This record gives sequence, C-alpha cells and structure tokens, in this order.
Amino acid sequence: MTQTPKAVPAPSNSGLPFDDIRALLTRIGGPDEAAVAAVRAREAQLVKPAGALGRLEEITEWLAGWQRKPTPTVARPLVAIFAGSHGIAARGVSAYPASVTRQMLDAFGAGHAAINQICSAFDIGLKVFDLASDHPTPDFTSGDAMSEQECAATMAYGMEAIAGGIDLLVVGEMGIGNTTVASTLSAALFGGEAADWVGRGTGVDDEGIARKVETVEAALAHHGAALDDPLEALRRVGGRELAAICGAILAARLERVPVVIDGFVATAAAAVLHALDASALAHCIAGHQSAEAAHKRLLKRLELAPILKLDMRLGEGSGGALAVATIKAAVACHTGMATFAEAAVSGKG
Ligand SMILES: Cc1cc2ncn([C@H]3O[C@H](COP(=O)(O)O)[C@@H](O)[C@H]3O)c2cc1C
Ligand SMILES: O=C(O)c1cccnc1
Repeated sequence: MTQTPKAVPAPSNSGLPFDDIRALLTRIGGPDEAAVAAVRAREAQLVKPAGALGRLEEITEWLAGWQRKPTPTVARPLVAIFAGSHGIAARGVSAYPASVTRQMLDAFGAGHAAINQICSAFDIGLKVFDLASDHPTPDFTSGDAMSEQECAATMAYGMEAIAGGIDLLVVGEMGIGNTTVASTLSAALFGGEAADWVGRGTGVDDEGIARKVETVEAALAHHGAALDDPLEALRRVGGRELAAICGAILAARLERVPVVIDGFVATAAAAVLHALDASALAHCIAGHQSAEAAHKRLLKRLELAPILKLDMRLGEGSGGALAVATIKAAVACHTGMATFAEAAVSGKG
C-alpha cells in the first residue's frame, strides 16, 4: 500500500477556481459506442443462453464504453481512501471520538483495517490521501467548511487518484463525523427533512440522532439560499474528503477510468457533480447500498443501481472494493469464455 504524504491543499492561484471546475465539466463526453457494440457482439456468441449473465453483461459493456476499448480490463484497480476531519465532530454526532480518524490512517498503513483485507483478497491497490486530517474544517453550522480556493485545490488534489495507469477506481473515505456531512450536503442538494437524511453512522443512540438532525438543520438555516449552487454547497457544508472525491470522479471521467462509488458518504460527494450535470456520473457504478437508509434514497435520486447489498455501514471504500470482485468476474467471463463455435456447443434451435 502506498500512503501519500500529509498534504495541506495549496491555495490555487487562479482567480476563480470554481470556474476551472465548471470548465472541466464542459469537456466530459459519452462512452465509446463502438467498444460497447463490440462487447455486445462477442457476448452474443459466448457459450451460455443469451443474456444469462444478467447484470454482469451490463457491467462489461459499461466498463468497455468508459475505458473506450473493446476488451475491457480490471488489471490495475485502485481503492482511494480520502481522509478529512470535521469541526462538527465536536457536536457529538459520531459514536467515536475524532481522534479515530488519525488512528485509522495508521491502521490502514499497518494493514490492520477491513479495507486492507478486502484489497488483498481481490488484488486491489490501495492508496490513502490524507487531506490535512490533523486540521479539522470549521464547524459549518456557523461558518464555511472551506474557502472556494481550498475547496477547488482539494478537488485538484483528489484528481491525483487516477495517476499511475489504473483501469478502475473505487472512491472511499475516512473522517469521523462525515455521515453528518453527507446528510447535510444531501439535504442541501435535494431538499427534504433533515431527519430523512440522517442515520446512525458509526452507531449513535437516539440522542446522537437528535444532535445530527439539529446540526443539519442549523447548517441549512445558517447558509440558506447560498446552498443552491452545488459547488457552494460542497465548500460550505462539505468536507475535504468529499471535495477530493468529486475531483477524483471528474478526473477519472476525463482519463477513461470507470469509477465504483462506495457508501453513503462517497455517494453524497458524487451527488454534487450530478447536480452540476446530470450526465456527470455516467461512468460511475454504485458498489453497494449501505445500511445507512439515506444511501438508498440518494442512490434512487441519482438513478444508480447498487451491485451489492450486504448491510455494510463501514465506509473506507469497503463496499466498493467488494464490488470490484464482481466486476473482475464479469470481465473474466467476457474475455475468457469460449464461443459456441469454439466450444462445439449447439446454439439456439
Ligand atoms: C474504527 C472506525 C473505522 C472506520 N472506518 C470507516 N469509518 C466510517 O465512520 C465514519 C463515519 O461515521 P460517523 O459519521 O458516525 O462518524 C467515517 O470515518 C467512515 O469512513 C470508521 C469509523 C470507525 C469508528
Ligand atoms: O455508508 C457509508 O458510507 C458509511 C456508513 C456508516 C459509517 N461510515 C460510512
């Protein structure tokens, strides 16, 4: 595992950093239809009843279309864990202390966490991006989590996740208190009652739930109509790991790397891009549906169908990494199976 050095995102020198992000969004294109057609043509000849691999066939088409090649690969998949810390954690919105974020970064480095085991079980690379996690962002019930420059620079840092020739990216996160961040951002983007977007996260009790609802409501009241712009919502009531996830997803689109989104927190980050451009997540797939009820709600809004439902509520990219195993199997079937002719098996009568 590679652990990148601690980095405090440098302020960007460009006058209007969010304009740079919006400009990148205008450059996103569609999938390679010829690659999709090639996959379909081969799929039809493989030695199985037509369509019998169900969603695996769709997954192979999706991968080929966004990798822009007729024979898709999952040879260099990577889980990127983005880590941040949050001023709102001091409001008692998590079942665990904020110090756990730093301790878990050490655990990732030592190979002690769940994500380490899943990545090694399926031969997936793992990189941790520490987004100044020793410096919490301000409490967003009374201020902004980030300045525009910090938010844009953090998005740019997240873009580094696609470096090194990877062919599939899983976006995951670590940051005590960040399910409340995800709830606030979701409420800002989609409206509805705060309670609809709040869940137990690491396992808060009913009082913890009440504090989470109160935090979301206070943030919405403080920022008001400024949250109508999705990038403003991200910088005001988001967090660094969520901004970096947005950057990573956007860069992946421009560099032909399909993306597997992990749980509620990662999906809330992705929702910012969707709010900016409804086609911005077409190269993304939902790895799983987490046990956090708001995740189901969010996936529905984004029209993303999860590959797995395992009642997981961990984060760290864990559900996304498990989905990579399924995606690998889909590609193995597509590329390794024989055709009816090669296997000398009779076709449909
Ligand atoms: C030991 C430990 C390992 C984790 N790995 C991911 N998370 C997850 O829990 C946090 C979000 O939940 P909340 O909003 O309730 O704090 C994030 O750090 C997330 O990735 C963990 C949490 C803990 C305690
Ligand atoms: O679904 C998630 O992303 C999640 C749920 C609980 C705790 N941390 C993350």
